[in-house]
Amino acid sequence: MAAPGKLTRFYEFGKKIICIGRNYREHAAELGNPVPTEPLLFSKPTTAYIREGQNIQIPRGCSSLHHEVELGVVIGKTGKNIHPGRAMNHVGGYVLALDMTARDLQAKAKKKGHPWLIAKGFDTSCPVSEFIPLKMIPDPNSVQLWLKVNGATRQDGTTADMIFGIAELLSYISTYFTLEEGDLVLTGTPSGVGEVVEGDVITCGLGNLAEMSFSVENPHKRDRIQLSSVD
Ligand SMILES: O=C([O-])CC(=O)C(=O)O
Ligand SMILES: [Mg+2]
Repeated sequence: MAAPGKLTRFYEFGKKIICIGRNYREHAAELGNPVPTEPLLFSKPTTAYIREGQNIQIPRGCSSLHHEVELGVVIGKTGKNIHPGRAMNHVGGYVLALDMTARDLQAKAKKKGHPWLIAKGFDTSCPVSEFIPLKMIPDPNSVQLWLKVNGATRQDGTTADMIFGIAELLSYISTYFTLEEGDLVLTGTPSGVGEVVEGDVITCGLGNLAEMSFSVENPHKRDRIQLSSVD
């Protein structure tokens, strides 16, 4: 097992993805959701990961795909029941991440009290940047997160506005799920989430430390044409 801080430039992704919802007051408010009193957790399958060069694919049945830019924390040391005071020792580095969300499918699931798995975990729903070593982000609780769609700013926030900080989140998560080396924790999105459509280009960044771009495509267009030709 790599000691925390020993992870280097290159990092092999592929471990589990735990996500935090509603960790910024303004984002909870913009979707009409209550501010949580304890962290709200959900997960994405590992097949959700994509890297630059691959496209975000609108999932079947989704007509409102939303962008959410987030700071991703990469676990560098396995732990269970991690004390908040020691939680930062388990951080191996960071990534810039997108928590792509089929907002209409999520709304339907919420109404029925069903899980968000499809809305949050479809293939390509977790674009990630290159690995960002620990030393590049001395204070992860105070970094700028920004996102543009076709060059126009949509999100511009700071991790200083997180309701639950990174140490508290890792401690909370690890009481239920062993955090393993290589796992990724998405820490929630600031306000400004919104829709993207086929052909849009999302560019986002972590201050000027990291930047990445992804195009949006609709692989189900042909299905729609075939369906409508049957009508
Ligand atoms: O708005 C949501 O779907 C919850 C979430 O993922 C976030 O707050 O980052
Ligand atoms: Mg999110």
